Amino acid sequence: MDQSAVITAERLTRRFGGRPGHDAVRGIDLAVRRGELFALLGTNGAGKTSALEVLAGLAQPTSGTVRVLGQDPFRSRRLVRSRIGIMLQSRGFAADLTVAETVSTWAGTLTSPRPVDEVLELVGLLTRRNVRVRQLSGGEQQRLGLALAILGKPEVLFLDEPTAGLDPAARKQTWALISDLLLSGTTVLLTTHQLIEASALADRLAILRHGRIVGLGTPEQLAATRPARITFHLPTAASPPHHPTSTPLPHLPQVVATINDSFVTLETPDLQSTLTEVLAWARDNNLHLHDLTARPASLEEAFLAITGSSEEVAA
Ligand SMILES: Nc1ncnc2c1ncn2[C@@H]1O[C@H](COP(=O)(O)OP(=O)(O)OP(=O)(O)O)[C@@H](O)[C@H]1O
Repeated sequence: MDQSAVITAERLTRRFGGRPGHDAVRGIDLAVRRGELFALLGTNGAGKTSALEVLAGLAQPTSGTVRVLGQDPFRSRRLVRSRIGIMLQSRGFAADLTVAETVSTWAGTLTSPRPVDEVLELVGLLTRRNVRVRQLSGGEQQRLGLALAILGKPEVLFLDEPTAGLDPAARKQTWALISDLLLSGTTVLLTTHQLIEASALADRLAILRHGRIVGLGTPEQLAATRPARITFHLPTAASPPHHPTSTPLPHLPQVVATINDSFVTLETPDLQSTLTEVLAWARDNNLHLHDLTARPASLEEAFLAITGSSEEVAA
């Protein structure tokens, strides 16, 4: 087990009871380092929430080991509770309390909470402090859940879909708050099915599919598992290889070339060297390549290829 990691899981499984039963988490290994944001990314039903609940110590694993800050977060909950914050999708607030009452009630259970109005300001709910919880919108309840999670200034924060249901401005505000918490040294494990969120926030991420990790790395490392792409319009003086007339495309090893009318797409594992070859070919043949583009693969392309699925993906 990685001793420097703040959250670790080894061969973690979670099986829901009943017959025939369901294996929601099927043997996860991961190690989240201090101060990083680690995202569990996956489509609906991939096992993200089931895994997060076990990692945060809210549920017991069926088998395998979890450690948070060196402790078993389920059996030794007392030892880690004051050092972690948890935001779940299902909230269960008392509907008749106001926003401020909800926060101060929760603050009463913590050793050194932030001041109520400070935390409400951080999540953008200060102007709603005297509104009853039942009158809050879904997005506002979501932000109240985040307020409670960060109230005790936790070292480790577990966030289950923290921006689900938020409008774009509230989502940006939440991202900025999470980035500030990271800067102050907080370790964050969050679940998301939004690729844009994973790209924007995650230092590293695990792609989950059917309860297993099928991809692990930085967003850039995962994107780099797919070929980069160069596109351009073939100049009239140029032609596909073996064409009897004019200037053939250069021979490019490991490159998959597709030509549609005059539009060329080159898929390459090495963007820089292929682009260098293409530009040298154009220069040597005095060709002007129209609409030339060159870009690495995106996280979305990698995600779709790795999971083999386009269902429920928000780009
Ligand atoms: N209490 C439960 N009893 C039985 N099966 C469950 C239970 N909770 C979750 N599951 C099943 O476990 C699988 C994983 O669910 P989970 O909620 O962890 O997925 P998720 O990746 O978080 O999905 P979403 O993005 O929709 O929240 C699903 O097939 C789900 O139906």
